Amino acid sequence: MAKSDKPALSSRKVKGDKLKANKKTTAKRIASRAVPAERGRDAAVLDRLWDTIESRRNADPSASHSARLMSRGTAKIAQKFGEEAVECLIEAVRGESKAALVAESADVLYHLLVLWVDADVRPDAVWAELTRREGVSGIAEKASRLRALRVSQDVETKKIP
Ligand SMILES: N=c1c2ncn([C@@H]3O[C@H](COP(=O)(O)OP(=O)(O)OP(=O)(O)O)[C@@H](O)[C@H]3O)c2ncn1[C@@H]1O[C@H](COP(=O)(O)O)[C@@H](O)[C@H]1O
Repeated sequence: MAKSDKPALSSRKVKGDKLKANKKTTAKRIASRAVPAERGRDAAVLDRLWDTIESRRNADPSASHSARLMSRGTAKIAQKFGEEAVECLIEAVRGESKAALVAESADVLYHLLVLWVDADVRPDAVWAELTRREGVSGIAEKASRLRALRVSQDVETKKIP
């Protein structure tokens, strides 16, 4: 850079200060988005539970409930998940006991994880999908799907002779 092209010292200092300020703001933004330690621990329970269930794939069905479920096949696993989901929704509609709803919710999650292990779905894939959806309103997402459907139907209509 020719001497004359160099920004004046004061201008470079301002730019440097701005950069520092931006870095600070970015760091603050990232820190504010970071998962609090408490929440991180709770979410990690699901990762650990998936690993445990996965480790039971070929275990003795008389010693492991997960092994027993998986030995009975995908249809049975799906059926158990459905039953637990219904029990959970019954507790929610009844609305009498938060503790009962919490217990039923844990049953649903356990059975959902058995279903994932059986289907070779890793929790990371689901977490990534949830992360991808973060900040996208369900209303806006549905509206964009409907718009896309209408466009594709128009295209098909034009193709009809
Ligand atoms: N979170 C759970 C969990 N939640 C529910 N359950 C079991 O799920 C079963 C549901 O009972 P049901 O009578 O509805 O089902 P069922 O016995 O299959 O009855 P049928 O429909 O076959 O007649 C109970 O036996 C519960 O104990 C669980 N079993 C295991 N886990 C976790 O999985 C880990 C591994 O468990 P094992 O695979 O048993 O070693 C454990 O350390 C836990 O962390």
